[in-house]
Amino acid sequence: MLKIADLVKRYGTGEPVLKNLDLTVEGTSIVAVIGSSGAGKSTLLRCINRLVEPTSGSIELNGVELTSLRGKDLRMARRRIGMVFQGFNLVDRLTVMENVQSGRLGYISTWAAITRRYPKDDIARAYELMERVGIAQYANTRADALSGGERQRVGVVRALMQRPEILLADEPTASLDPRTSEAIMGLMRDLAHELDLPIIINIHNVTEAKEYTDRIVGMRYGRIIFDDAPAALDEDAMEAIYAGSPGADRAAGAQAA
Ligand SMILES: Nc1ncnc2c1ncn2[C@@H]1O[C@H](COP(=O)(O)OP(=O)(O)OP(=O)(O)O)[C@@H](O)[C@H]1O
Repeated sequence: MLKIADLVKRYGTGEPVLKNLDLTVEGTSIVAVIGSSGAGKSTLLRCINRLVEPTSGSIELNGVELTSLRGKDLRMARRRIGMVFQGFNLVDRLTVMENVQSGRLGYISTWAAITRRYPKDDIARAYELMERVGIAQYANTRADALSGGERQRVGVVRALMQRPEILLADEPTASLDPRTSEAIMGLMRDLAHELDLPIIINIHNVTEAKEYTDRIVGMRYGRIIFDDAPAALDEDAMEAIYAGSPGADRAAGAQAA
């Protein structure tokens, strides 16, 4: 369980970007975080894996307080948090298998990684996951030869190789065409349920958020102002989340699509 309580993030001396935010994600659920540009969605995700230092408050993952961890303890905790990125963050000149195995860095010795002598179990697990997401045939192909959708599947498998306790996805479909985007969202939803894995997705496309997630968290000016099932995201809720903001047109466009 992820339990965030009273989380505040202030960059420098400015206004807080996250304002006393509370959020609990339990069990197997895929949660979309929506909101206009600047609402604080990325900051929230980055506070969870400590890419951004929270100013105050608590973030607990399965009983471990993450905000106070340093050094080795922080590195260990980060392994338990998988990340999927908008730009995939693959190493282009490496093969799919090598990229996927980089999810095990920190678990295996540096020597094993450099010489690509991956443990048998890791290879078996990689094939299992690559088969599951439909990229096993590309195991020995360079990452830069793949399409966007295939590259994001590599990104997902790499994150799953960590055997994470939670998966955070920061606009994972924003660089993809609509059909591929839907396929990746469907895949993540299915994986959340199959692997018993909570997933938090920062997403601009409200239509996809409604279709592929179990719960929608709407942010505005650093606060959560909506937290409910997708079906409850009606026009009033959309207005409250987006009215008058630069994200309004984009979200409305996505809804109409
Ligand atoms: N490193 C930083 N230093 C200073 N201010 C920052 C930094 N990162 C983000 N901010 C500010 O914090 C606020 C929230 O940004 P954040 O990226 O979390 O919003 P967001 O909801 O993810 O937006 P978007 O949808 O555009 O990605 C914005 O006003 C942004 O300018």
